[in-house]
Amino acid sequence: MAQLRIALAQTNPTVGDLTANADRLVAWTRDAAERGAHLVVFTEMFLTGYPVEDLVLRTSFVDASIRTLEEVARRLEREGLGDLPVVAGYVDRAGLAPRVGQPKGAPLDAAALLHKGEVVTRTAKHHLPNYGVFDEYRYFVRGDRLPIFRLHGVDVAIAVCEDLWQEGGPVSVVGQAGAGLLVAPNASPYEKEKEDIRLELCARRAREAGCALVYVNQIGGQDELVFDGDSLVVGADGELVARAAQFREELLVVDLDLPVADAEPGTSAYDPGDGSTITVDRMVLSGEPVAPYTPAPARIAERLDLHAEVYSALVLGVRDYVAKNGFQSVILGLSGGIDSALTATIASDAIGPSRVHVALMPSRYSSEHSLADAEELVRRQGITSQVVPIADIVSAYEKEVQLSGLAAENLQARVRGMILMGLSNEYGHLVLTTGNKSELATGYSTLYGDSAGGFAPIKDVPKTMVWDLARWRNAHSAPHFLLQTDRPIPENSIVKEPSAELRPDQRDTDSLPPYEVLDRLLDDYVEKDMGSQELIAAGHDPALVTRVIRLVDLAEYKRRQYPPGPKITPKNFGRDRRLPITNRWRETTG
Ligand SMILES: Nc1ncnc2c1ncn2[C@@H]1O[C@H](COP(=O)(O)OP(=O)(O)OC[C@H]2O[C@@H]([n+]3cccc(C(=O)O)c3)[C@H](O)[C@@H]2O)[C@@H](O)[C@H]1O
Ligand SMILES: Nc1ncnc2c1ncn2[C@@H]1O[C@H](COP(=O)(O)OP(=O)(O)OP(=O)(O)O)[C@@H](O)[C@H]1O
Ligand SMILES: NC(=O)CC[C@H](N)C(=O)O
Repeated sequence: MAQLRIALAQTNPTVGDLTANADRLVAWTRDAAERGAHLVVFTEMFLTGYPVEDLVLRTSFVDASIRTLEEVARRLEREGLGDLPVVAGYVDRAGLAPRVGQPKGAPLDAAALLHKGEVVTRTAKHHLPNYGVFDEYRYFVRGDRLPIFRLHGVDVAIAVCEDLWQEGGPVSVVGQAGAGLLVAPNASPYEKEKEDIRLELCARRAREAGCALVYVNQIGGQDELVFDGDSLVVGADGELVARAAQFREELLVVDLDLPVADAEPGTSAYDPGDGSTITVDRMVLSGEPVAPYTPAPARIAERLDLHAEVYSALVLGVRDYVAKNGFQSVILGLSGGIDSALTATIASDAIGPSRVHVALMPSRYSSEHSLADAEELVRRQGITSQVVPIADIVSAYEKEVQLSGLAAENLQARVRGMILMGLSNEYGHLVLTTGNKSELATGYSTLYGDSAGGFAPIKDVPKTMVWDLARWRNAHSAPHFLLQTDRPIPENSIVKEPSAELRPDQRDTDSLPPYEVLDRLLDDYVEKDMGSQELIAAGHDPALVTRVIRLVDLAEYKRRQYPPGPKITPKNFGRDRRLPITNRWRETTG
């Protein structure tokens, strides 16, 4: 057996900022060198960030990615780090045999090995995910190689993200080819409880390949996606050896005892049994095992529970959206209700309470307790508030344009939206939109009113979970939350009955079923895609099924105009669920 110390660079790239990502690669490689690592593994498409969407269709972007890779290899050498091999993801271009219909030189979701100032080998993802939030048939052609490089006597194979998730392809030939270690750069977005699936998957692949597996995932927010890290190492028996934190950057360094290899370098073709051919390229960086040393104890970071991980995802999603889009501050309307209270708290935890601004905008229908509850939250969190009564603005409008009923109710929400956008224009705050997933599903929000804004932190959180998260946050904190206040959310905002307060004594239950009932139905219809007969068979009230399906289907136009927000469920309103707006299909008639 031979020892190797591997550094897993679980870090946070920025999409499109190739220079900053390259700087980060060099800085983290330096850290890894200082910690005595023999190999550093970065994440999928680390140099470009992930996902880059249609940027890969730009020749200039792909050229820049390839150039940056070559430059960073030379820079590592210049800065005295060239002896430490680095595996990192980037975008490349196919030279040969692109898929039928794709022009020659189509983009590749690639990974390379850098050593001594050179790009030693390049490979690319074979299985292209094309479901859920992924669109990779649109962007990439598949790779068909499995590079294996000998490092201090150990044969190390490289495969990219989705190649672990599918049968066949490069990962399925690792066993036949006989590698001692498989390293996998990933960009795997968060959804609740996904890390259990990842560990199981990595354990299975390690056992199949008969070698240890290093799984490195990025962290950070990118528009509607949040990456949670959760990088891990499993042994050839599938047992967990080391695991990094969730939602935080970490250079995880792990010592492994791995089999010494003796296969000859060269190229050979393997049949993964899925109709493709995988070319295995073997090369030698160094044949000699390292001198024996005392391994450092492996770290296995503690797992977060469901509410801790969802809340952390929302905090990271907001923090990175604000930072990566160049905002210094945010603003939102604080009503005294639970949605805006939770949104304000997430914002305070993400960017610090001194950068969170709220407008309290009572109308003629606002209850006294609403204002009092909003003021209490402001006091507890130390955020900046401003009271802007809207009754006179609404009256002035109504003097010129007569509105009644729902139109008049919506006017209040629109006046508030206009005030928030005005304050955003004046002071440069990002407007946070406060709607939850149950409201988005049913269209229970006013277009250009409370749905106005730039980023919607809780849009993928069902209302029942909004309450759970508020209770959880009042009982827990974490070092990476920037708000250090006990019980930041007034209890009254959590326990009171929800109301839009657009007319006297209005209650959400006037228009919607109780949220416990609604959320169960929405979960089955939206996330599980059940048809109306299945929903009824599952025990949902038939009249309610008809009514709720109608609400959901009709609200597609509103969702399309809603701001983006962090995905936390297996199916968010966004990239996960793409329906036509103009659409006569009705589940109930099908
Ligand atoms: N297919 C389509 N494509 C594009 N636009 C379409 C459209 N169908 C209607 N529209 C437009 O949408 C308008 C109707 O939408 P909209 O103006 O939003 O109004 P609407 O959906 O009729 O009313 C808003 C609903 O949200 C509730 N609400 C409001 C505010 C806050 C809360 C809360 O508790 O959070 C709840 C309120 O009680 C009411 O039930 C139509 O007048 C039309 O202009
Ligand atoms: N009086 C108010 N002052 C400031 N903002 C308000 C006020 N009323 C409503 N808003 C804004 O409009 C959003 C929708 O409010 P509304 O009260 O209608 O619905 P909600 O879903 O019950 O939200 P919340 O639980 O935050 O009250 C609020 O989250 C808030 O951002
Ligand atoms: N970037 C990828 O290939 C990600 C796909 C993979 N199934 C995941 O979510 O982890």
